[in-house]
Amino acid sequence: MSGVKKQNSAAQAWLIMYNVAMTAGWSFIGIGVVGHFYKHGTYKGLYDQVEKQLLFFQTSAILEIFHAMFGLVRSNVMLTTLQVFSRVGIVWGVIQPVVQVHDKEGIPMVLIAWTITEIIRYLFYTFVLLGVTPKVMLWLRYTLFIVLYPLGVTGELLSLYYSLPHVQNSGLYSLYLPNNLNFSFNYYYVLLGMFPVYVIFFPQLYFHMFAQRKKSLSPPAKKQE
Ligand SMILES: CCCCCCCCCCCCC[C@@H](O)CC(=O)SCCNC(=O)CCNC(=O)[C@H](O)C(C)(C)COP(=O)(O)OP(=O)(O)OC[C@H]1O[C@@H](n2cnc3c(N)ncnc32)[C@H](O)[C@@H]1OP(=O)(O)O
Repeated sequence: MSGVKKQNSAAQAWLIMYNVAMTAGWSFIGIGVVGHFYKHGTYKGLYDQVEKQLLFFQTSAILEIFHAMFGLVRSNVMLTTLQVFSRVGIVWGVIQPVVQVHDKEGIPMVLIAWTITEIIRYLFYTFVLLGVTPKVMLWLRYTLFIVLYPLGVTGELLSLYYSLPHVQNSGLYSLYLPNNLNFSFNYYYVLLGMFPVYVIFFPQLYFHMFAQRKKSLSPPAKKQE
């Protein structure tokens, strides 16, 4: 049975609509990525090609925190929040405002990792809700993360790393003394602080997915005769 907690038909209909829209959105991004490589043979210019769609569909994933919080699905609230905010933070707090990151190698890494993951994940949820779960989808959902998670994290950290000198030089989102509020804030140090945060929390998400994999792909135990 699906992870939708109570079989409330309005919740079920909403989740089907959400998953179908997200599958379509990420497929649109995927087509943009493949089309860009096919046409230009380089990742330069790739971000600008998919920026609007990426901002929209990645931000929409915030709804998943509410799905988990209000019991529409059985996802872990803390892990879902970490997962969603790491990406929303990278997209809105690093990649979008720091144009110098757009043509760096972190971009194709995150786009490939996120796009493949999300097309499969949302398609998988849709199938589960419709009561049909092709074995191949189950296997892909709980196997591809083994390589896509490290690829995505590497791309996210590379993007963070490349943004640092530009954030420091431009004073992006920072407030320096003296000022009327007598308060200072340095965004550069917030971004620096994200590296240890990733080191602490990424293993939790990664090993959680291995536990989910074991639960979902292990054959059911044979009944004792
Ligand atoms: C400002 C604060 C900033 C904090 C920053 C902190 C940074 C920390 C470091 C984080 C590193 C993240 C790196 C990452 O961004 C890189 C990548 O993602 S690369 C790509 C690879 N990624 C993945 O494969 C992960 C994909 N994500 C997930 O799978 C989930 O988000 C995750 C939270 C990891 C898993 O959560 P959980 O196991 O709890 O949930 P499930 O999805 O398995 O679902 C549980 C049950 O609920 C059902 N469900 C869930 N959602 C839906 C839905 N939309 N529709 C229908 N049903 C749904 C699901 O089927 C399960 O059902 P059941 O229990 O019956 O199996």
